[in-house]
Amino acid sequence: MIEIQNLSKIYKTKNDVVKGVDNVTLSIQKGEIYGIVGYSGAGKSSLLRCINLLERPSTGHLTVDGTDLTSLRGEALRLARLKIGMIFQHFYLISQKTVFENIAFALKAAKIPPKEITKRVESLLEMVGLSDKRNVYPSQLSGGQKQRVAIARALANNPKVLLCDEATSALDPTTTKSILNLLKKINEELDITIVLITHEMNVVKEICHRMAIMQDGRVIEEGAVYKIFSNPKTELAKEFIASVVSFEIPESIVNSCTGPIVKVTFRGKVAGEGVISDTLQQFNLNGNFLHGSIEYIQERPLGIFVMELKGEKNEIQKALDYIEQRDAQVEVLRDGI
Ligand SMILES: Nc1ncnc2c1ncn2[C@@H]1O[C@H](COP(=O)(O)OP(=O)(O)OP(=O)(O)O)[C@@H](O)[C@H]1O
Repeated sequence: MIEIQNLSKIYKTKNDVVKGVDNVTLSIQKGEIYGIVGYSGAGKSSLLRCINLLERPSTGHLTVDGTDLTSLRGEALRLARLKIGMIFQHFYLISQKTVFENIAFALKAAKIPPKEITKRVESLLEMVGLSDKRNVYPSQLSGGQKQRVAIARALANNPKVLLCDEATSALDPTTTKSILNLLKKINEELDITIVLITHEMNVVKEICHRMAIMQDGRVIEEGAVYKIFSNPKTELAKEFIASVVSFEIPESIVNSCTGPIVKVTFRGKVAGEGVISDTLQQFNLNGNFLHGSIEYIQERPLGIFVMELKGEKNEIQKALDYIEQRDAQVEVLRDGI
C-alpha cells in the first residue's frame, strides 16, 4: 500500500543542513497498522509528513496505493491526498465551528453535495460514538472526544490510509486505550491502513502489527511487533521494550543469589504451558523466580521469566538445553554454571 524507497528529507536552514530522514526504505502492507517509534528528533514526524507530501522528500520515491506521489503537483496531488487522512497530537479542530461543521468542512472542501454531507457526517459521528455531540463546540469536549472528532474528519473522504502523528500523546491512559480501540475498529471494519508515530511503546504493543524503530533519521530495526518484542536486535529496541516490559532486578537481590541467573522467553502458546515447572522437576532443580510476566501482543502471549537456578551443574545445563528445544529462548544473565 505504501512503498517508501531510499527516501531522504534534508532541511536547509541559514546556518545548518539537517538530515531529518536519511535514506529510509519501508514497505507498508494494505490493511496493516504500522508503528514508527523513536526518541524526539529521530525523524518520525518528517517521515510521516513525507507520506502525504506535507513535506516534499528531498530524494527517493514514495508510492501510495499505486500512485507515485512525488511525481504529482497541483490538483492531481490534491486529489491523491484525499486518499490519505491524518490526525495529530493537538487535534487542530476549528474552534468557531461545531463538531458537525468541523467534519462537514472536509467534505465541503471536496465539493460533496450538502445532502450527502449531512448523511456522511451523521454516519461518521455514529462510528466515533459522538452522535450526541454534533452541535457542540470543541471547547466543550474532552481531549478524547476532540480526537474522535478529528478522526471522523480524517475519515470523511473515505481515505485508504490514516496517518496518526502522536495521536494519543496528549491523552490519559484510559482515554488513550479507548482511542486505540477506535483506531483498531477503523482498521478492521473499514480496512484502512494505519501508520502511526509515537514515542510510547505501549501504543505499538497495543495495536500495531509491524513496526520500525528510528534513530538519527534512519530505520535501525524493522519487523513484526511480536518478533521485535521477543527478540530485539538493537540496544534501542531493547530500551524501548524495557519501557513497557521491565526486568530490572535490584542489585542487592542479584548479589544474594548464588546460582546462575537466567532469562527465559517463551513465544506463543507454550508461554502458558508450565514448561518451567516441568523442567525443574525433570532435572531436579530449584528455581527461585526473580521476575516474570506474560505479556499479550496482539493477543499472542509472550512469557518472560528471570530466575536463579539451583542444583547440579550438569543438570542445569541439560535443563537449559531442554527449555530451548521447547520453542523458548534462554539468556544467561549471570553465569554461575
Ligand atoms: N522544518 C524543519 N527545519 C529544520 N529542521 C527540521 C525541521 N523539521 C524537523 N527538523 C529536524 O529534523 C530532525 C528530525 O525531526 P522530526 O521532527 O522529524 O523528529 P521526531 O522524531 O518526529 O521528533 P519529535 O517526536 O520531537 O517530533 C530533527 O533534528 C529536527 O530538528
